[in-house]
Amino acid sequence: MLRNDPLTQRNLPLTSELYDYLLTQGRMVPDALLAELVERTREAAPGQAHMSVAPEEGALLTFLVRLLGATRVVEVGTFTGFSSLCLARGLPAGGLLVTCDVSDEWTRLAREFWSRGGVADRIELRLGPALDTLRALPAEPHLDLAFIDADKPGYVGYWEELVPRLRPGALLMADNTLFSGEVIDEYPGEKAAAIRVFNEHARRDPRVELVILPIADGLTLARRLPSGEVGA
Ligand SMILES: C[S@@+](CC[C@H](N)C(=O)[O-])C[C@H]1O[C@@H](n2cnc3c(N)ncnc32)[C@H](O)[C@@H]1O
Repeated sequence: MLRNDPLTQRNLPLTSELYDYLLTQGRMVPDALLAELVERTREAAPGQAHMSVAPEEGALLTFLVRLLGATRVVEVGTFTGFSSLCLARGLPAGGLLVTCDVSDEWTRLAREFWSRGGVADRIELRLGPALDTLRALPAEPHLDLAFIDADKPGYVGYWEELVPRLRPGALLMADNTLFSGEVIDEYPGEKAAAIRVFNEHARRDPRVELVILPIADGLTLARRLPSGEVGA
């Protein structure tokens, strides 16, 4: 196994200049609306603004929704709407994103920006504990894509509700799965410990194949396997 092999390991430190280059050349610089949402989030929730997904992650979400031709999408963790705006932008007319959160205050900002972004007609916000929202979804496989980005101890429960609802080939993503590197600490904090439990749960799930990308804070991508197909 090629672990800790200097010839295969690529740990590229992203200086701010290189990060700027990455966003520019990758066409991932937030447009005026997303940039304004970032500013308004900083004003409205100064201590929590870091919770929005990073620009490159938002761009990836839009890209993946389009790549899959997804029309049925679920998000767990709306906050002020950065990721939901990115997901909804990838949807065709008639597509639907169901996004859930417990905060009326934060999602009010999200609703304003969905309207201004012209995607309010394809987003349904469900306020309340995400587990209840997910359990109320149709039980059969119908989702093309799902994105988990909420309370970390809830991840395993969300995964368990979402995997059976994914159609074969659908994508399930989970954010913050490297948790600032704290996942490998000897004594991780509560959230990092919950992510560690989640990562192990996902790794052992034979219903999906998966990768973890070192983008932003770590992003897990899992593809629902058709029955009979075995994951790597
Ligand atoms: C990391 S933020 C989501 C960020 C969002 N994806 C974005 O890019 O702006 C996590 C969100 O999960 C919500 N949340 C926490 N516990 C929840 C629960 N049990 N059910 C639903 N939402 C929850 C919080 O209110 C918060 O808005």
